Amino acid sequence: MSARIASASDLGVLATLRQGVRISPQIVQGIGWTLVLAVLAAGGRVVVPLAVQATIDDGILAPGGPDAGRVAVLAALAAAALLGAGLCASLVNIRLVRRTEAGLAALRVRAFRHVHDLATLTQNTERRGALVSRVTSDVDTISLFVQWGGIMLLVSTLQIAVATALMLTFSWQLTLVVWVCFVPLFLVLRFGQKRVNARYTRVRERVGGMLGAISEAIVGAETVRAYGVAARTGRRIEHAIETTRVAQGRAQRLVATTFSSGTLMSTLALAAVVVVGAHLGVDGDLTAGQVVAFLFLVQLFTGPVQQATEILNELQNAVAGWRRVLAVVETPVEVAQSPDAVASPRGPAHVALRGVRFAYPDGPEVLHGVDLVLPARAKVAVVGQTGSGKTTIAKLVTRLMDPTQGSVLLDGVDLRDLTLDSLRDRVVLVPQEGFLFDGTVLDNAAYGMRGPRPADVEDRVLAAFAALGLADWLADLPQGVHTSVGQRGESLSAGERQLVAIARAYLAEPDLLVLDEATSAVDPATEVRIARALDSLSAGRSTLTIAHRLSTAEAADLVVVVDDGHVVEVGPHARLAAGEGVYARMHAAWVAQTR
Ligand SMILES: Nc1ncnc2c1ncn2[C@@H]1O[C@H](COP(=O)(O)OP(=O)(O)OP(=O)(O)O)[C@@H](O)[C@H]1O
Repeated sequence: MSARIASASDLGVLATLRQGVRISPQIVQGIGWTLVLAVLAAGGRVVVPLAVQATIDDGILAPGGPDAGRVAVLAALAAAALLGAGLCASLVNIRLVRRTEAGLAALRVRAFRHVHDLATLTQNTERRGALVSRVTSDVDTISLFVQWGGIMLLVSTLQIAVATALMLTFSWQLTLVVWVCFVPLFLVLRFGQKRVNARYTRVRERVGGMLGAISEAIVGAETVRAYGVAARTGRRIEHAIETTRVAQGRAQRLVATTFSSGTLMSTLALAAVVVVGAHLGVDGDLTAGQVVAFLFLVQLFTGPVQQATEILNELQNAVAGWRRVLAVVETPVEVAQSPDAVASPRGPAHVALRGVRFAYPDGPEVLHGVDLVLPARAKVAVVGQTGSGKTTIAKLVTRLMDPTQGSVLLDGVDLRDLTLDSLRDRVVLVPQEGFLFDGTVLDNAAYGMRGPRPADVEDRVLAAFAALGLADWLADLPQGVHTSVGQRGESLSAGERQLVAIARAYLAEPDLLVLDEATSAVDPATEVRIARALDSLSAGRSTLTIAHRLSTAEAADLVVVVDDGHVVEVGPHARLAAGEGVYARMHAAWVAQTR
């Protein structure tokens, strides 16, 4: 049974950050020094108010008249401190960017690998484009926050702490005034978080949906054009783009409201400090220098508090993205290797299905207790009506998924007890449409070879085509084995793609071949080539073919008839065809149609 990829992990904000850092530890590597630099950056800035206070009280308003020398020294000191602070801030920035990029690159790789490890059925619970967005744009939101928001959060928090400490040394009353002015903002931030987060989660979902819709329309462009449904497809994409825009707008509006309340509170705090400060000054509690310095400190305090709302914006966006990436990484790998798995030794493959039942996720049972034996080196053809369960059997035999009940045995051992590597070495599935990657015929055929590419790869690929009786076809290609196949192999015809897929399977040297016979019609010459190549490919191996043509069943050693999730007949073609069962009827109908 497959797991569904959750839309997002349900961790809280802090737990998400913790989990994110656990998965990408590079982000916090060397954070100790970064923190020291951040402290220096924040510390350097607060030197200015102190210098201002000293300049006014001990320089300009010095008891013996203005002291120009002292003013100059203090100004130079402030300038040096500011320079140092700027330097430290940029070092913090560089370190964070470097670490973040390393951490997030590792996260992308990990998420991507995990997508590959997930069972096909699990992957299918999400549209391809949306899955891609989790490895690309969702990770980008994290990067934006950690690089910019991360530094701001570090420097700003320290700045707020240092500014508060210094304000306290000047006047606890004025400090209290400043904090009281900001209490409402803190409350807004505290309680607004959840709502902002919910809106950003929606944004990330919409972005995933939009990318899914766009990539589907691009991949299916030919079908769209062929059926003249460009307008309808266009409307669907416009709708996806529009809902993304609306979601973005809603999130931004909420953040903007919080943001403006920050500006309001800052102005309020400044005004209150002037009024109360003037009052305290008149009473002789504060010197003129202290009041002015205090105003500088208020600026140092309010700057980061205002920025905190922007940081919150980035943070929530990042957390929403992070949750979606984490949801992928945390989706359990269903077809996983058991810790006690053993390697399956090479040799003639003997397969048995014992009481196999299977239901697709959220669907009814489609195989109802299948018992079947595929003898070693036999050519077995599985036939049956469309939807009877043939492909499902093939997917279970290749362990693309596991039975809901019962077991599939290879040489007497349950597939779940075998190492995946040894299973993939021995069992190869040739799907109806072999996927070709953008590259040459050589690249695509060599894809079947396990392990690193050998030095004599070209000779081996050529030998494979020759053994399959395809040397003449290969020689006729414009650049032979170096001919480029184009994206998805679209520079080749469907039949030619099959030839390359057969060569790929040949080079994989499996003990058991599972062939999903192609249904698409090809020209007679290619058809003959494919049939010949398949014969050579299956020679000496156990072969399980999902036969869509009864001619394949005629040539098999054993025919398995599947009907509505049950194996109803098993035997050689001649015996079954001579009987009165399902196969005999199918065969008679086919003969009447084709001969
Ligand atoms: N990914 C899936 N999710 C849900 N149900 C599925 C899925 N794949 C197949 N099924 C259902 O399982 C049943 C068996 O399908 P299967 O593909 O094994 O049939 P088949 O005999 O190979 O058909 P065909 O000859 O058309 O390829 C069908 O009822 C089908 O609707």
